[in-house]
Amino acid sequence: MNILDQIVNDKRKEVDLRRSLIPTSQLEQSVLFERDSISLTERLKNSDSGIIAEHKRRSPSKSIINQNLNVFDVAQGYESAGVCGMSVLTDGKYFGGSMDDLLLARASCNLPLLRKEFIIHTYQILEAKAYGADVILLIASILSNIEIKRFSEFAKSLNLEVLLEIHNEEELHKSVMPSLDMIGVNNRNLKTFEVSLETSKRLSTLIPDDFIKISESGISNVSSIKELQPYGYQGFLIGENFMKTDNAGESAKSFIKNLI
Ligand SMILES: O=C(O)c1ccccc1NCC(=O)[C@H](O)[C@H](O)COP(=O)(O)O
Repeated sequence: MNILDQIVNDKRKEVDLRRSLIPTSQLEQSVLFERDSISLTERLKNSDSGIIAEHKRRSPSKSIINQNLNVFDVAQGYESAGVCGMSVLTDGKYFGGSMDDLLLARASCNLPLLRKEFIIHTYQILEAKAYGADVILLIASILSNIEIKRFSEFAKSLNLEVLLEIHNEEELHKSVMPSLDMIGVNNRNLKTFEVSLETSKRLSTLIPDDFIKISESGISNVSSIKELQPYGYQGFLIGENFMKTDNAGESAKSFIKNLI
């Protein structure tokens, strides 16, 4: 069993447990359920940098990245750095994240927030809305075409934007549909952890122009972004490169200064 299969197996158990503890009616009563979403696609269209900065404590590929930063400061730092949006990993077992991280990020900034999660059930989309997210991630490799359609349409009905993540042509072809807003190419093979920007370059021409293109993972310098921009990428998801420093916000700020 590869790591992705393991994560999804655990996620199914976790979601069953969460559903048995907190009913959907309770999620729908959250004050955040009524707030207007902030559009990440609009911010990306109007940005010179396109940076989406991630809060990431640890990961299966790198183990511990940084356990010392607090999400409140990181979100404020990213906002004053001028990023377009923030990605918050909410998985606990493999990434050390939580729904509280999302809530704290929401309380501390006005950035569009992406709930970075392995979504396998509509319940997690309701949670995303109730805890202040603006965008959800759907990972094509763990979902069927029917699930992608159902989940993305459900997210749109809650005014959430949808980022679909792909790794290859097959995943792209099974997933393209009007209920998506952004298509992200993950440069990290989630089964082997190999990282290559060539994945973004190779898939760029196959992604229809109706979607904002985002390149995800393994971006650690400005020259990588300069290399990817001519391929039509308007968004760049960066985690470890900022989070491995003592001050993720300052690190994002100097990165963006060098980029624009
Ligand atoms: O990062 C991992 O090791 C990982 C392993 C298995 C599934 C997902 C994983 N990462 C999620 C992400 O997509 C990244 O956190 C995100 O793109 C940022 O990547 P990076 O800039 O390389 O930290």
